[in-house]
Amino acid sequence: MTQQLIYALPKAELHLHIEGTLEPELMFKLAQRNKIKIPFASPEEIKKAYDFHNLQSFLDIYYQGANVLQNSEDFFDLTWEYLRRVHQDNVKHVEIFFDPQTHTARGIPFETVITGIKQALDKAQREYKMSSYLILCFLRHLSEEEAFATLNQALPFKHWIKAVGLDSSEIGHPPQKFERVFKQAMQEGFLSVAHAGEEAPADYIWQALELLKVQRIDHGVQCINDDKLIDYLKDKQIPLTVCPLSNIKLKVFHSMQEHTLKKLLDKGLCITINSDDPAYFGGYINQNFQTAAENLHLTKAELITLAKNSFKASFLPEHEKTQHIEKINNLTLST
Ligand SMILES: Nc1ncnc2[nH]cnc12
Ligand SMILES: [Zn+2]
Repeated sequence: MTQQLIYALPKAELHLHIEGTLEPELMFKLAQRNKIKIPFASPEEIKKAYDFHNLQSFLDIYYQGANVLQNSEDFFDLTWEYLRRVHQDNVKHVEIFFDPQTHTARGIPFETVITGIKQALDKAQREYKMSSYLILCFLRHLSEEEAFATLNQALPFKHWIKAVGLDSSEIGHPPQKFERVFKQAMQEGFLSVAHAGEEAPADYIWQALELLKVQRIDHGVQCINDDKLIDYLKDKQIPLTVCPLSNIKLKVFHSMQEHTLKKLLDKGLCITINSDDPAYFGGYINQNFQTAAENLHLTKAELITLAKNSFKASFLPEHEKTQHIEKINNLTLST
């Protein structure tokens, strides 16, 4: 029943790292195609290595996996596999993160990365009528100078990129470190988001809001410890792009029953459900909805709110948001 409702709801995915959709089978295939050595003899062996105890232990494996991505065609295949997969989950709009520094640091040109991804996004628009935006993420463990260099590399492709974001190792790399880069990005016309309060305290969320002036917070679950922040997020309806399976795999919460997303929803925050790095965390968007629904006893009305929030929190123009939300309203009436 719940599964049918989750499938039936049109959804937007707003927190998705394209490099995190690299399934072991594709990693293995690309390693062979590009003659890249990986320390695994089969896709099954790759899967066995996915046992994480925190964000950093995941990132080490995630950056290593990305080494198999070499040509535009590889980025196309990666992106197309993801879009094909979430088309089956009834996803109508995606806002996808990509990490150019993971690739340019290995000598892969920015252009190679973005053209491969963009061709797949265009194909999904044509074949599935799925809309999309790209969000360029700066790696926060690298320097401000390197982030500025990446922003400059992005400028010739500005028309393909909606927003900038901030990801990678959070603790020790506060949003403040990128205040000037985000200011420059804003002047270039980009919107902005940032990972904040995934592992690090609520203060990082305040910094992302006040210094980086972000429109959304990625994760943000640590806000639960700061009542003033909760009131602020509620009053301003600043969305949190929450990723339930990711938070369990990376031990942000011990179990799904302890996840705070329902508490935040009850408090009136604009919460959305997303998959983060589905190839590594054991599920795409509908699986995230399903596991959260089962363990937190989410009602039908709450699942509908979460789907509507995904469009409300998106960067789509207002009239398109309204169209998607109307479709959900009509669907609700007929079920
Ligand atoms: N969950 C996450 N947090 C920070 N950086 C990431 N890069 C990919 N997934 C991430
Ligand atoms: Zn993320």
